[in-house]
Amino acid sequence: MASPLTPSHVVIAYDATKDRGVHELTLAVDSIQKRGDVLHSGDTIIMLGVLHKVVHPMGFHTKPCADFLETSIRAVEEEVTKKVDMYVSMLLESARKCEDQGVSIEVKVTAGFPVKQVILQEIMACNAAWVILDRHLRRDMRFYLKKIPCKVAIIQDSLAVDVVRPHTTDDTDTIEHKLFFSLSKPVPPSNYQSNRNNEQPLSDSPESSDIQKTYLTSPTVKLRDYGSLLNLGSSPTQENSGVKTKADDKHSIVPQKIQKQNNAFRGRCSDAPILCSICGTRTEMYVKNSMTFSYSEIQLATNDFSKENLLGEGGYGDVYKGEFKDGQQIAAKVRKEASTQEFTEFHSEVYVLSFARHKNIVMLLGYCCKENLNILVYEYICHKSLEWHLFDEKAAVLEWHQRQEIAIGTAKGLRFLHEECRGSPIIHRDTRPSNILLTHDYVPMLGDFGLAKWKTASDDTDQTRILGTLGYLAPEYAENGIVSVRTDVYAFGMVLLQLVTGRKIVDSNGEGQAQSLREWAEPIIQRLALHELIDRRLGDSYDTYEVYLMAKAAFLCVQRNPEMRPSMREVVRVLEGENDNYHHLGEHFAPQYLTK
Ligand SMILES: Nc1ncnc2c1ncn2[C@@H]1O[C@H](COP(=O)(O)OP(=O)(O)OP(=O)(O)O)[C@@H](O)[C@H]1O
Repeated sequence: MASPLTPSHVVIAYDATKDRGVHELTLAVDSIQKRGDVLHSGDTIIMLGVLHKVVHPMGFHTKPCADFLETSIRAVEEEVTKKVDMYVSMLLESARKCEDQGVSIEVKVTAGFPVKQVILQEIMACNAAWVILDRHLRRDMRFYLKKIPCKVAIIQDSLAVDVVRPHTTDDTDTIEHKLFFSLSKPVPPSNYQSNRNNEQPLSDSPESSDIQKTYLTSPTVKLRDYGSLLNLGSSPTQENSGVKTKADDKHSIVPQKIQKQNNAFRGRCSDAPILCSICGTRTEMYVKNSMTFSYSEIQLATNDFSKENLLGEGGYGDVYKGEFKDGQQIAAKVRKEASTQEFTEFHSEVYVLSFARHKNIVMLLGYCCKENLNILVYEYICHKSLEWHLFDEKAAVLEWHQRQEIAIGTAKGLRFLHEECRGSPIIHRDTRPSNILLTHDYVPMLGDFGLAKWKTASDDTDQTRILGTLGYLAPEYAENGIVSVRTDVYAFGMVLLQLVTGRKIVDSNGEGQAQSLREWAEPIIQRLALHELIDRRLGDSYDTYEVYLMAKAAFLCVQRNPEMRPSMREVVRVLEGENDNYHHLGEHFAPQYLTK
């Protein structure tokens, strides 16, 4: 391990999947500089971003380790490059300040999973003297302290840097190396001024072409240690010498990996996006010419609608699990006794919905109409509904980061329906936990959108169902039947409240009386008493700032006046902590407003 007085590497490790603001990165560097005990002249800060999810060109999240060699190498490269450039531009000011201290900054983004393994490998690879872990990484602190030999510090929620272990240790385990993809780029300290003075974008300045050249000609793009992955017996020490150019790597490694992967992922063509990395299922990529399925096809897939295949009965009708001959797993929703007029409406509705393809939307694969039957065929989502995960006795407690990802993913699904989809706005009309299905990667998928009106009235007869449904209805909808995208926003706010609190929409208040979640939660949020709000089952395992953001988003969404509710685009930004441009929302959240 390098002595503190010889030039060394100080790694600042981030989860690059989460978006960061400039101030967050620069304040972290400032805090480290101000401490005085971490950085010395000659040191290099490596701003390490770990990308554990990438967005496939089709819009689905994939884990880079599981498939990047086969299907989405371009997606990984693009996203890594984008992140590197983004971090570089965010750190220009910091690099200038650090230059005065003789410290340089390099940005490195590595795509891989699990995050802790990537960080560990990167630290070992550069023989770091320090690792400064971002606050979002603290849940694995025990792992880092056990495995990392260098000094360890953590960035607190306040963005101050606290030292956790001020000394190095030899008492660490050996690690098994994995294959990751990474790209690094130095942050030019002097570019900033000239660029600023010229008021030109970085890419137009002469200095930027140097940076580009460095990136292209130096061995910064690495596919590392692939021997261990492909069982070729390479040792971890080969990592630095095994550097390859981008082009070499693509050509030499991809074919071998493809062979491996094809066995693992069934059913769909090999470049279809992955739906669940644990089940190994893929999703459909294209809207087919024909969306109709024959009755016999569905009959065969569902084992003649057998009891064993029955997933449940919903408002629309019975739902059966099935599998087509090509391996595509489906959920077939069967509606009996539809009228002719309903058939016509049904066709036009299904046509619109068939264009709604997004990673957080359950895909409608097609339909079948036979005599008095309407059957909708959806892709099968493998890991039950959010309702089950929050409230079923057999379900393990959803961790906070899972809840956060579910909230953000669902918000993005709704944003897509409202604003981005062909035929939009599509109003979901029935957003609630039972209509949010999960994969084993905890990717949320909204189902049943636009179809609420197809549900029969008869299923609203039992008490819990009425309460359950009413609990998500915006006042203007329940009272005057006015439906808009803002009624979806209200319902989503209720889902957020449930994610934070783990409570049912109507619960007993302890004195045997029913109490609505909204009535219970609102005054607590007004007092910002987050510890009272949070699901007790989580113990201390949550990020206070993220809970605050989710509570804030929920509070804004469930405003009685629809015009006071944010759009789903704004909700996503609030949840992701990027609401700086939405001061009007921040103002709404001020306690004095809330007590009106
Ligand atoms: N695409 C799907 N993949 C896997 N399971 C599904 C899918 N769609 C529905 N299910 C399951 O089938 C059952 C019935 O679903 P359905 O959506 O019809 O009813 P619900 O959500 O319980 O009520 P409602 O129809 O009123 O929303 C539920 O257990 C649901 O989780």
